[in-house]
Amino acid sequence: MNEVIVATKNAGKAKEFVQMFEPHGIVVKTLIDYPELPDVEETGETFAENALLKAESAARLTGRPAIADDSGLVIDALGGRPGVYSARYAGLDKDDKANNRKVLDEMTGLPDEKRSARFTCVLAVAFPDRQEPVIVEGSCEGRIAHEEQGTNGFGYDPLFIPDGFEVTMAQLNAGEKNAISHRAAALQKLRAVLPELAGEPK
Ligand SMILES: O=P(O)(O)OP(=O)(O)OP(=O)(O)OC[C@H]1O[C@@H](n2cnc3c(O)ncnc32)[C@H](O)[C@@H]1O
Ligand SMILES: [Mg+2]
Repeated sequence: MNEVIVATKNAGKAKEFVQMFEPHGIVVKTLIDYPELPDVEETGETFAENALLKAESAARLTGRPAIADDSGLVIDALGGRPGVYSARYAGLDKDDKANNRKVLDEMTGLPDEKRSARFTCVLAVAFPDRQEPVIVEGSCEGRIAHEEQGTNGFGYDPLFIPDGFEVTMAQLNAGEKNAISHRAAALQKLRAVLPELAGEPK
């Protein structure tokens, strides 16, 4: 069985990795399957630093290659915020509702042309031996809606209108999101190392 470890505890991300790997016959294990592994403090100042911290910790503790995802929403009018702090923007870690409300409050009154934003995803692959880690990045351009719309996806999806669409990411179905998302774009760049990653579990 081909299997990869994705070092995330975010159920929304986990679901998308399963959807993207499944057609290739690759089974995804996440940290939700390894509840005994300790939390990694995301002390980095960039997506890449945090992705690497998470991937290296998982590879070390499982003894297997691991992928980690550090991602977020970068809003031009807010000087790039919430950025690396996307998960904890409103203070309480992982409160999607509060995060979305804070973004909308901060952007009150801004017209569409001043609401440009992008989702960014950095994927890091770390290996348990001395092999150098691999880091790739994908992004998805769009703009911030004036109110939350849609219930699919997770996080900031109800606020994000991808370029070329008039609906939010949360109004797209899984297949539509995975065709254009920052996560899919980054994963596409990892194709070269996938055979190494999805080896037989030892
Ligand atoms: O660190 P892990 O365990 O992977 O889970 P996390 O939720 O803490 O993940 P991050 O540290 O990478 O924080 C990213 C945040 O950015 C947001 N985000 C990332 N990708 C997103 C997407 O596809 N759609 C909507 N919001 C997204 C969402 O709020 C996430 O909590
Ligand atoms: Mg996190």
